[in-house]
Amino acid sequence: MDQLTPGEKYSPYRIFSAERWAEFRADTPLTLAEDEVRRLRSLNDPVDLDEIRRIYLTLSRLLSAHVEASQLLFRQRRVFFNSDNAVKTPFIIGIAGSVAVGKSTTARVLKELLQRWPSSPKVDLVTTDGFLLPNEVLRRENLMERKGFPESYDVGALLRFLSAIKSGQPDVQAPLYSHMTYDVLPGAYVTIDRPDILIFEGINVLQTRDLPQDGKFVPFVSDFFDFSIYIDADEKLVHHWYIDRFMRLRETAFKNPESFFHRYSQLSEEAARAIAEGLWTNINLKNLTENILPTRPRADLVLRKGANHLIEEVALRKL
Ligand SMILES: Nc1ncnc2c1ncn2[C@@H]1O[C@H](COP(=O)(O)OP(=O)(O)O)[C@@H](O)[C@H]1O
Ligand SMILES: CC(C)(COP(=O)(O)O)[C@@H](O)C(=O)NCCC(=O)O
Repeated sequence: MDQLTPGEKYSPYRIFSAERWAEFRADTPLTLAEDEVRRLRSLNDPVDLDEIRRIYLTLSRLLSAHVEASQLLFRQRRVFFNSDNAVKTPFIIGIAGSVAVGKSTTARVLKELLQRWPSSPKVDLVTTDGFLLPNEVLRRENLMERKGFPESYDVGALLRFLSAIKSGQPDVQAPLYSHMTYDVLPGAYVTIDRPDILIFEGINVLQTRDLPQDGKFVPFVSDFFDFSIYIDADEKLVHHWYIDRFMRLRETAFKNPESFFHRYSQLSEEAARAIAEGLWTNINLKNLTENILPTRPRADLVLRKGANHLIEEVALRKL
């Protein structure tokens, strides 16, 4: 039995060092088969395989235990209520955290790992940027400098989407965003058809809003989650990752004349860096401090990253 520190005893979280977390290998196949390694590599994500073995396999095992428990509960309720035609609904995992902390990368890796479990062969992934208001609306409302802030999303559409998924509806559409045009794609959707797991990823997924004055019930996005993860890192590290990604995109995606940020690929490195610093400080850091970090205590699990995106600590909410 581990000793709990006095602070931890009454905290809602159990805290694990990465080393301790990695030890939870038990009897399940916590190894990667060759074709899985190939699939993970084909994602072209920079997460190294040792880190996947060390942290993400244990996490996928824990999540799969939650999925199996919820499926068992569903079956027992069906027997209890004698309702053969009850529909199974997807298990929804929310992933929150700052811009550039690594949400999309983690979501893609988890999708690959989770779909190998027999209880969840079908895992889908949706990002909340598709629910941003179109640039045309953001410009009209003077919100272009507030992209990613709570008021820049169509929260109604977001809640309708999750509500449809959680009620077991087939073929639910989610709108898509393009980082190339820096705008939502008009008329473009991804169709989500009753997956076993839906991973729903975005900076705003653990946010709450004041309830409207008229007393009508309005759910929070996280009311639809079965499990939520917050990816955390020191602000200085995330700043570095944001600038790094921007400068890399300048050498690649921004070179495309169709790219919204094409003009930045034409600037000197110094001038482009200054633009990135401005976007970080005036938009993303502000949003992190005011709207994202305050949602961290609502997560079921916090992954705390250090340099090079390596997970240093895992905090798991006590049941
Ligand atoms: N585990 C990781 N190891 C190494 N680099 C990573 C890892 N996760 C993310 N990155 C890099 O950090 C940057 C931000 O990651 P991304 O997943 O795009 O963040 P977000 O979706 O939170 O904006 C990208 O350049 C990405 O390649
Ligand atoms: C699109 C984003 C708001 C992230 O959205 P998310 O998928 O987390 O809902 C963000 O990547 C972004 O573009 N922020 C605006 C400032 C900037 O260009 O970095």
